[in-house]
Amino acid sequence: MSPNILRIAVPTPLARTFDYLAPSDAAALVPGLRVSVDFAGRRLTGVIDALASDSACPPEALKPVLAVLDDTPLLPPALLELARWAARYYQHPLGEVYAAMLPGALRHGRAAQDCITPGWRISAAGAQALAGGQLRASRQLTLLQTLAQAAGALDRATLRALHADYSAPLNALLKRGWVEEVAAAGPLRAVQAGPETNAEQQAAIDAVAAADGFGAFLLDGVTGSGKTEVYLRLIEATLARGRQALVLVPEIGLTPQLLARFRVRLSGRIAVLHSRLAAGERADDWLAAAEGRAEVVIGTRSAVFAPLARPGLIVVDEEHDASYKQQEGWRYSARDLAVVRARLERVPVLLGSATPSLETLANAQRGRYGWLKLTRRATGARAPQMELIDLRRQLLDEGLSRPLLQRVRTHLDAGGQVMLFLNRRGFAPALFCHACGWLAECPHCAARLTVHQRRRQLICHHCGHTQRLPHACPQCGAEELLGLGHGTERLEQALVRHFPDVGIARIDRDSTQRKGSLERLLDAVQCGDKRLLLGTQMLAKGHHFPAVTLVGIVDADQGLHSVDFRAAERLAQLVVQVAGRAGRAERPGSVVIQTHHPEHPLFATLLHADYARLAEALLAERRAAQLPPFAHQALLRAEDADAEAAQALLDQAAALADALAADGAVQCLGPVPAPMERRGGRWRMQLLFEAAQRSALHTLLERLLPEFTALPAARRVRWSLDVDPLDLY
Ligand SMILES: Nc1ncnc2c1ncn2[C@@H]1O[C@H](COP(=O)(O)OP(=O)(O)OP(=O)(O)O)[C@@H](O)[C@H]1O
Ligand SMILES: [Zn+2]
Repeated sequence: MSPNILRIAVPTPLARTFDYLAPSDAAALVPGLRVSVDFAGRRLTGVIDALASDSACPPEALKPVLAVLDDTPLLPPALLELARWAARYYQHPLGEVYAAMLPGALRHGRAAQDCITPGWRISAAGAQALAGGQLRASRQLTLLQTLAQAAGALDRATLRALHADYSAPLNALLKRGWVEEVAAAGPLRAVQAGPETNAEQQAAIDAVAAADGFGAFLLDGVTGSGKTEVYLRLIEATLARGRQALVLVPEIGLTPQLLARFRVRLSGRIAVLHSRLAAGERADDWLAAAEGRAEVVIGTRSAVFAPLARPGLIVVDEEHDASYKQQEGWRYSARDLAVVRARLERVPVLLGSATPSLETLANAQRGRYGWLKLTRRATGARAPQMELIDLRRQLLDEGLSRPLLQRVRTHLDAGGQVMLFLNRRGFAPALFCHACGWLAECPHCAARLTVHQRRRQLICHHCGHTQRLPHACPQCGAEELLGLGHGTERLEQALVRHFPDVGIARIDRDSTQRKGSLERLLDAVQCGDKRLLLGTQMLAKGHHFPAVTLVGIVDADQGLHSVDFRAAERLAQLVVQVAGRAGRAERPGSVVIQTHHPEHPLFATLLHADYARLAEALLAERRAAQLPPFAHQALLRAEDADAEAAQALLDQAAALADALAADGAVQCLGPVPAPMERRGGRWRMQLLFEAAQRSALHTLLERLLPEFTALPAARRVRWSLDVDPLDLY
């Protein structure tokens, strides 16, 4: 009998596929095709997971699929396999995994062809106009010149990377008939050669190039050691073999600077996948990758699912970055899935960082990953000098000590640029009353509200609650409200007072919300208009500011005394990454760290040795405490407006787990209130599973989840499972 039953993965919370009848007129049906189905009265887009000739349902109960949406599968076999692997590993419904892999437009059933957008090239009339000097210096002129230099037509993503504001001038040029639209886009013609590689770089390149099929490598290279150059060489070699390369970068690492660097070096079409792109644009680049029209795919977290017609190499830059972990819905790690995918696709994967995660270091130490080291800065610049400033008994101005201000002055006077770094936005400033001690707290969360001077508002960064900044204390009426701690805005005001004639660029989530604002700020820094930079995590990595000679970490203490066992690792990564921004060119750099705890061993190691030594010490601590990467965790969270309901659900989960894992191979800790106990009006509880052996943990989860999901309470209370949680919040 021919297989006329389709097992369809539908995006629902139910962790199983559903059987439908194949349409009689359908041509070749294969797994990976999208179909439209009627699911409990709703029209949903699902993916064919398998074909079968029998079903547990009686034939008359089966519904036919409403439509088959693709001629060829959007997801190639390797990605289907990855999806099935991931659904098991993360215990997440396969239908939702498939849905997460597809870009928005395709997830909702749009026809693939509708998403292909054309390219643009200069017309004969345009070439004449250019030669005849008919255009004065303008954005139209520069755009036309770019198109004149291109080998073929350029697509939207390329235009965007070269000219942030391309769309108005492009429309004007189209109207004048100087530019024409064509079906397919081609690559840039002018490709620059890179610097000659040094011995360490070459050794790393050779090692990866020698991988026959799958191979995982850690590129452990100090900041400025030329890791990007290694990626570029390996990508060039991949393209030369007619293969495609996939490059993952952190959320904030996908800068115009980075794209421009790739575009001038690589001759292929570069597809850019980023969650901030419009759905249509994203689908276009996604399809270009799937059909092999794009040779290189660069993207953030979800780009790990970009289909590749001819995969050849996967690169994960800044592999330690927290943004690779999806923090809601399906909580996957793109870094970990990149390695799994590379194995399925039989291609090498390269994880690069100056501050590798302890997980990856442990894999390198165990010999699972090849360990490639770049120990020197490629430009020959010296490693920066580090210095601690003891904040105890210091007079502070918005958190700035006098010694730090003096050093800022010295470096500015010497013509350098200075970068000041705040550990975390939202940490401060809180508002409190000097008279009675009242503290502004969120009415919905166990969290302090944050003062936003410019908007004159108090904001909760956990639930988004917003209220006007009060003039007087609501408790005692005194008008002595003070900011506690320091946010980037307060710091900026203090800096304006101290350095009135120096241009200041504040880079944080607020100042870069509008499209193009980050680019403008970075430009102003690059060209020297702004010489004092002030920012949060956004400044910490990826950027290359040659003129920065001093980096100050204003408040390092937050990482020292946290309940989170990863806080020390994060602080160390931050300090090293931030320090890596200093003195990248001819001038030597200095780093000063302000702290109330200069005696803390973490600083001693950082100051006198390096990240490698510190990571070694941290790994030893983790081993002694039996914490990841020497143990494996999964966190079951529940939240509800009714605290009892959340607790009761997790109590039931704990009872089930105890019955299933009676051999003690998995520890079940809790339920306990989450560190942030209340958020958005809901009480949050959590249950932690911990095991020395990953297999024991996964065996338990595989048995537990079906039973847990079937609990009536699990339908009423909001819950989620986080396998390999990054933070226990
Ligand atoms: N072999 C080389 N010879 C000379 N200069 C080089 C070489 N390799 C890289 N560079 C230059 O060194 C600088 C730093 O290189 P790159 O940005 O690749 O380092 P990185 O390790 O990726 O840095 P980070 O991790 O700090 O962002 C760049 O200006 C790059 O052009
Ligand atoms: Zn809140």
